[in-house]
Parts: sequence; C-alpha cells; structure tokens
Amino acid sequence: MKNVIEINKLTKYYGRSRGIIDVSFNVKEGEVFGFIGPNGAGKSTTIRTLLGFLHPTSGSAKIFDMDCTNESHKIKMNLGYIPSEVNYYDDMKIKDILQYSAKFYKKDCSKRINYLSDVFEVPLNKRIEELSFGNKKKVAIIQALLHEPKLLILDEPTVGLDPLMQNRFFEVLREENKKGVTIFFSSHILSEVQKLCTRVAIIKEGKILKVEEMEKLMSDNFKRIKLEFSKIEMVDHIKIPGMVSISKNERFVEFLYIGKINDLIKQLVQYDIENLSIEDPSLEEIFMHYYEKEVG
Ligand SMILES: Nc1ncnc2c1ncn2[C@@H]1O[C@H](COP(=O)(O)OP(=O)(O)OP(=O)(O)O)[C@@H](O)[C@H]1O
Repeated sequence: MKNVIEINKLTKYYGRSRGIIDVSFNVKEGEVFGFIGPNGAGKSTTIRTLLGFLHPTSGSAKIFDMDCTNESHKIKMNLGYIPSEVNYYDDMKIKDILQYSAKFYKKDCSKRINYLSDVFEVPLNKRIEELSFGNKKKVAIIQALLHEPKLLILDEPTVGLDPLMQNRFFEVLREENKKGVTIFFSSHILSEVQKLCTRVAIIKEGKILKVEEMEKLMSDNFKRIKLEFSKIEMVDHIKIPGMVSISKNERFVEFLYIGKINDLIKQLVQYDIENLSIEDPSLEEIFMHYYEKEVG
C-alpha cells in the first residue's frame, strides 16, 4: 500500500519556541489514521505544515508524493480539510460559499452539495450570520467533502456538532473510507479516535511518542483488572508487581496491570477471590498512562 502522507524529521520552530521536533510518520492509502496529543503538543503545527500554511524549519512533508510547501496548490485539488474553528464572511449565503469553493476544483459539484446539505440538514439559502456555531461547522464539512477528495485532514472535526450530527458525520466518513479515501483525524476526543481509526500517532511536547496499530495499542498495553474479594480485610493486603492506578471500595479492588497475564494469575492464586474481570483499557486510559509516564 502506498503512502499518501509522508512526514520525515519535520521540525518547526516559531522563532526560538518549539512547535514540533523531528516528527516522522507515514499514512497509507485507505487508512483512517488518528493523531492525538495534549494541548500544545504540536498537532495543529503538523497539520498547518501539511496544508502548506507553515514552512518547516527543517525536514519534509509530502502528500501524494508532492512537497507540502512547494506544491501545496496541486495537493489541494485532492485534499479536503476541516479546521477546528471556522470563519466565514457573515453576509454570504451558504450556497454561494459552497459554489465559490467548488470553482477552485474546476468541476461541477452541485449534486454533491445538494446531497451533503440534505445529509447534514444545512439550509443553503441562509446567510452565515444566521447560523449557529454547529451549523457553520457543517458548512465547513460540506466544503471539505464537495469535490470528493482522496484525502481528508480533519482537525477536531466534531467540535460543535450535536450527537445526531456527529453520528451522521461518522457515517459519511465511513462511506468515504469505503470508497478508498484516506482520513487523517486529529482529535482530543479519544473515544472517537478509538471508534474510527486503525492506526494512531501520539504526540507530546512536539515529539512523536508512538505510532501504533489501534488494535495492538489496545491489546499490548496494560489491562484493567477488577477483583472482588470474599472478605473486606483482604483488600488491604493485595500487592502485585505491575499494578498501578489502584482504587479500593469495600470488597472490590480495581487497577491497571502492566505485565504478562500469566504472571498476574500466578500472583492471584494466593488470595481468596470471588470474582475477576480483565478488560482492555480505553484509549483515554492508555493516553493518560503515556502522559503520566513521561511526566513522572
Ligand atoms: N504562532 C505561534 N507562535 C509561537 N508559538 C506557537 C505558535 N503556534 C503554536 N505555537 C507553539 O507551538 C507548540 C505546538 O502548538 P500547537 O498549536 O501545534 O499544538 P496542538 O497540539 O495543536 O495544541 P491544541 O490541542 O491545544 O490545539 C506550542 O508550544 C505552542 O505554544
């Protein structure tokens, strides 16, 4: 499978302050790739460099094998971008904004505009100033999709959408992905990333901490263990190497376990346990774990 996005040692300094340092990863054709990190980690800097809005200090970024700085215009013919914040001229009608956008791609997008405005219930004849924040976001979504791009770069795309519209948006993304569209999905909402993405990059303080298949990230990581003891006194005696984030409540103990399940079971036989459950943690927990590990 060929790479749609190739980022190689990408570094961006804003004057003396760090944006991103030595960021390298690839996104393959047809992937739904998640990009996650805490505030100020460098997600927007990476995205803005991909879009040609920022020039890198060093390193390179390519989309469709074209340089993101020098060939941005050509790249954009096949790229759809949803920004986290949307700004439009207030007095323009939605249909005029969308038709104006469509002209850039030199193709007739009217059918697609009508289809998408039906899906997202966008009133094409209204002016921007009449719209709520969420409805403006929907206009940005249509704008990103109207020319049927091969790559979608999404920066916090669901912020402002109500749950119904979020679901519709995900349905549309799945449809697009089935048609072969590659999706680069940057989000703070980790449950969304977990639901949608097949691979994920974690960025922190400008550097990539990990690039991993979602399934592997979820299964190779720690597990969430829940134990129920027969007697409340036993709860205080539980001590197993590899247990972290422990919480105790009456006869119940919950913790995250890092290590081999076999080793855990060997340790558990010494306790009188009534019930046991082993679950995969959420992406949120994994993310917090990486974050805490780095900080601590
Ligand atoms: N225009 C700028 N001038 C100076 N520093 C900047 C500028 N834009 C971003 N930075 C710095 O670059 C670093 C990365 O910021 P960036 O906006 O890329 O992070 P982010 O991961 O998108 O954060 P958030 O999730 O809060 O949007 C931060 O330390 C930020 O302060």
